[in-house]
Amino acid sequence: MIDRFRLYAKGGEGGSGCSSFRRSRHDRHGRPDGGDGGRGGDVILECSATVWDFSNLQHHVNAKRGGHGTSKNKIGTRGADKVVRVPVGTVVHLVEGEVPSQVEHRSSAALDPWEIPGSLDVDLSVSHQKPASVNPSTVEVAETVDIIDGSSTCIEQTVEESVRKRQATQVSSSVSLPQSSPSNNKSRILNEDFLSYKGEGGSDPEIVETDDGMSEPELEEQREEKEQIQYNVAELTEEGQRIIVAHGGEGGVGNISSSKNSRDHKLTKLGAEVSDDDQSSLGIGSPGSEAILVLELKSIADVGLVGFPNAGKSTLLGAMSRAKPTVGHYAFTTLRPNIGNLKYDDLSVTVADIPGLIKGAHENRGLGHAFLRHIERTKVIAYVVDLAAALDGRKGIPPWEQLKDLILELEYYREGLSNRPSLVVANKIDEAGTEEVYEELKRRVQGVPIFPVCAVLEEGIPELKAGLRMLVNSAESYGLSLDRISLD
Ligand SMILES: Nc1nc2c(ncn2[C@@H]2O[C@H](COP(=O)(O)OP(=O)(O)OP(=O)(O)O)[C@@H](O)[C@H]2O)c(=O)[nH]1
Repeated sequence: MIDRFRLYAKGGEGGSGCSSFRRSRHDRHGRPDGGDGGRGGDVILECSATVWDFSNLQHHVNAKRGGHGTSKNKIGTRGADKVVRVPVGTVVHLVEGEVPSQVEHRSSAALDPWEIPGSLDVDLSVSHQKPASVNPSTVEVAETVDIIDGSSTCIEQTVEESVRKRQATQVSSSVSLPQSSPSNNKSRILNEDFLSYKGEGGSDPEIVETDDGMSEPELEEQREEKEQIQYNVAELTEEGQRIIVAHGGEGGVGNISSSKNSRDHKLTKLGAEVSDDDQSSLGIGSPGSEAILVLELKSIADVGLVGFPNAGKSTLLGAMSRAKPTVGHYAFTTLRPNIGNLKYDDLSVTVADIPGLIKGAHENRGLGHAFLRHIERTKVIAYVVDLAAALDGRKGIPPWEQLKDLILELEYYREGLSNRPSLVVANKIDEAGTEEVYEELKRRVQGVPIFPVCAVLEEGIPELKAGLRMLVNSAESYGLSLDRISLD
């Protein structure tokens, strides 16, 4: 599971404007008829419930450049947007570039063709309308789409026709399939020099193997410590939500538009050539914006089930909700968080069963940080302990020590992480000898409610659900702290 990802995004360059003259028998000098270049595509992040993590993303994403303007007043096509689908709960941190902006959702009926980027109004200072949503059923993990509100659009129309008729634009579809990135588990770093990558048409840059034995996530973290990152600039929490992370450049101005300027108009009317300088400044499309982002995935759940592997968290989630998580008698059966819904008469509470924590997780052991990040976004912590872990010569540790270690891991990772409403679930009460362990647990751990349950037989579940509801509603607040746990 990849839950942290570095993304380099580059908007498409604007197409060049055209310089051309239409001559006739009656007009030897000719009239300017070169169309404007099309606007470059945007790089868009789209929130999708069908995407689980960042493993299908490419590190470098380029939107397409706009088409060049041509003679007979034809405007260049708008560059295709690059839509990158990310999971629900993606948080965006900005390393370099502009803060992302929201894509406006508008129906095609409400869309005025005159507002289409790169169309007739060549006022470059005006910010153009953003495209609305694509039909999600037609796209995969990443795609290129020419979009105008749900359909793909290439606009190629003559200026004069448009002025006369003001009719709908000619639309043509082009949705291309995603390119999945190859997975590479080797220790490696991606070439940091984004500049050297510019203009290489979206192919991944040179991959440099490291010989210092560090894993890629470790290198990422080390690099991020040196950078000045703007944290949490955007959050994608709802299916279909879209943000633009890199904007396409504006198309260059063709000489039909530039001739509207009185100075140029006079010059062109007289048949004089526009100077080379003017031509280049008017004709060339502007480059798209660039951004370097760190995407981070955090679960969004009311309650997080926190416990060592095999404590019975997945079984418990299945007993409380309709979720069907994988259950196994070996550690790390759960490799990604399962989310379950607890239904009450007037309320619904989401519960995340988060991959098993082990000692040393704060140093990234086991599932380490991947696990700890998910905890950050839960309101309530339910510590799940195995009452039978140390019984009958088993190698586990007693539940009060499990609790101490769990709190320490959370606190080592981020101070204050365990400071939130909590309760303890004492699981496996059905096993012989656990009654005594439960009594001792109550004696040793103070200040939090403890619920004895048997997850496999679904015993004690209604009481636990009532307890969770109380905490989520903030009617009562209990917290588990080290000083309330008595150890030998
Ligand atoms: N006797 C008994 N066994 C249980 C109970 N709850 C779970 N188990 C067993 O404990 C083992 C681990 O259960 P899981 O639900 O996969 O544990 P987990 O905490 O989700 O484990 P990870 O996925 O590794 O984090 C399985 O063999 C379950 O059948 C219980 O109430 N009583």
